[in-house]
Amino acid sequence: MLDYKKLSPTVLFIFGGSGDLNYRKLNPALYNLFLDNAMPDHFSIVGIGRSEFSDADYKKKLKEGIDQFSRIKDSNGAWKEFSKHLSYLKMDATNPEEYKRLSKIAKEKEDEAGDHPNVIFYMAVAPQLVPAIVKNIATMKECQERKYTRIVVEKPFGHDLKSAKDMNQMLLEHFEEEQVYRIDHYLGKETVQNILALRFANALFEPLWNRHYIDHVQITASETVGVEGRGGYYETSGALRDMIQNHILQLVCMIAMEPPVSFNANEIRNKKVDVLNAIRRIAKDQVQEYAARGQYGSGWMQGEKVPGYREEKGTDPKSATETFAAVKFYIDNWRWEGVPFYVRTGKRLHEKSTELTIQFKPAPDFAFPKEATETWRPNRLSVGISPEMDICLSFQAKRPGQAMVLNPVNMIFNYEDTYKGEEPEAYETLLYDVMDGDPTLFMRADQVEAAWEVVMPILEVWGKRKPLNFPNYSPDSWGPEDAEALIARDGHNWISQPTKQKEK
Ligand SMILES: NC(=O)C1=CN([C@@H]2O[C@H](COP(=O)(O)OP(=O)(O)OC[C@H]3O[C@@H](n4cnc5c(N)ncnc54)[C@H](OP(=O)(O)O)[C@@H]3O)[C@@H](O)[C@H]2O)C=CC1
Ligand SMILES: O=C1O[C@H](COP(=O)(O)O)[C@@H](O)[C@H](O)[C@H]1O
Repeated sequence: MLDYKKLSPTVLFIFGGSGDLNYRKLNPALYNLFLDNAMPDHFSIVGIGRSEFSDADYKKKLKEGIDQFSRIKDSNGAWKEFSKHLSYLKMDATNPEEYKRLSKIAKEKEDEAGDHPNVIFYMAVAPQLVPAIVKNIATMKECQERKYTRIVVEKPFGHDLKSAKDMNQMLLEHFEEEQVYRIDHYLGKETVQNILALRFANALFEPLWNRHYIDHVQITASETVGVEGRGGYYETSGALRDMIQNHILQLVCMIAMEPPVSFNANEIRNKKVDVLNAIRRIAKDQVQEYAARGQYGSGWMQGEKVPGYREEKGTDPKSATETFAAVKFYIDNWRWEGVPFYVRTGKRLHEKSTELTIQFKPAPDFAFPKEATETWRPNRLSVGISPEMDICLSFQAKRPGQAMVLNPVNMIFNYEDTYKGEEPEAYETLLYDVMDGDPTLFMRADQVEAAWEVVMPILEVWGKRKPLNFPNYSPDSWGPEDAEALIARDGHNWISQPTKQKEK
């Protein structure tokens, strides 16, 4: 059982209650919180959508989602208890008239929940609907009078810097920044939060955590899946917007930020914004050198024939959308000057793995005979974010025997062995934090905008210069040649799980 404190009564409205995100992630997360005794004593969850559902049918549908996607399956009839708190409201969220009804329901639910319940509106809908919903919610009397109202906004948070600014302005016209929770689900992952503990709860790493000892940093977020029926969304996005602008830049912040003076939400977010502001803006004529893009063609994925991106449902047969992106970033501050951060992400790659690696500078050779050091020299710290959840320190050791022969070995901390698989899913952590009113793991307006500023030059150049060589990588590969060239030019290569295994 995880150690949660008791929360205040809560009424949660999920716009998009009939959608995929609620089915696969939100409802299972809330259910798991319930099983872990972390939900408030009094709570109501109202799913909203245009589809027709009776409450009973809605619960039946969500139960199927639990059976498929929940971390913990139904135990001792807990679903029956949990589902007493669920209901469904059919409404067109773009129609202002409907909000009178919503307001009435909100009032009833609040009265049922008791004194000062938190009232949370979760936007699990397409981003174009968010402004209309937020404006309408803001007209509801309950929201105007109460400081306990919170708005949760899903990604994508804007399409570019301008639209993100517009979205922030719109939200902040109606609500205070403290009431807005912008989700980046990577920040809810245990392994991501643990980067702060690794760096700042141990004195061991800090003296080495800088340009004097670190050669470079790598982040890989590779996926084996294609766009999985999300072609319509993905055509407006691409790998840079979908993964690098948000999740991967947040990982860069976690690795690169200065020690916070406290774990206050704004202090941590300030330190992260400092990193984003210090990332060197890539000049437009250098984009070719600093960034590589790719798109998967058709081919074979672990023995199965798979379509190319341009043949996926909802995509353009001549699409220029990248399904792979790699970028080299520099952070121009005292700690990181001259240390490249290589990041890459893509779909239909050889392996599902999100991992980051701190590659330390090599030790001088002179202490050992030449033949002893001719093996691969790891000298690195890797953090497995998912699905491998581990921290691995790879270093040289002496192979037993008469001769001084060195070989690489690993020291591994593995979550499964240590915590026996108890870790909450990212959405459990994030939903709990929204109910608790803790914004630490959420994106502040300026964070989102600073991250857009970092990627804008690449987006602008890629938007103008259409790639002539797409599709340019096969399924089950590690992406396009250009990505290999990007890192090889600096004398390095990408570190991936298979490379690690070979090196063992
Ligand atoms: N699915 C996922 O894994 C992830 C999704 N997201 C984000 O979450 C959001 C939702 O995604 P997802 O659940 O996949 O999308 P879906 O298309 O599955 O769901 C959209 C939801 O919006 C509702 N909706 C649409 N128009 C209206 C309207 N006018 N009034 C009321 N409800 C409406 C739909 O209801 P109905 O069909 O009943 O009309 C449905 O419940 C998106 O922003 C997406 O980018 C983010 C990360 C992961
Ligand atoms: O936000 C997104 O993330 C997923 C990958 O998340 P992970 O937790 O499985 O690493 C990605 O598939 C999706 O395209 C993107 O929108």
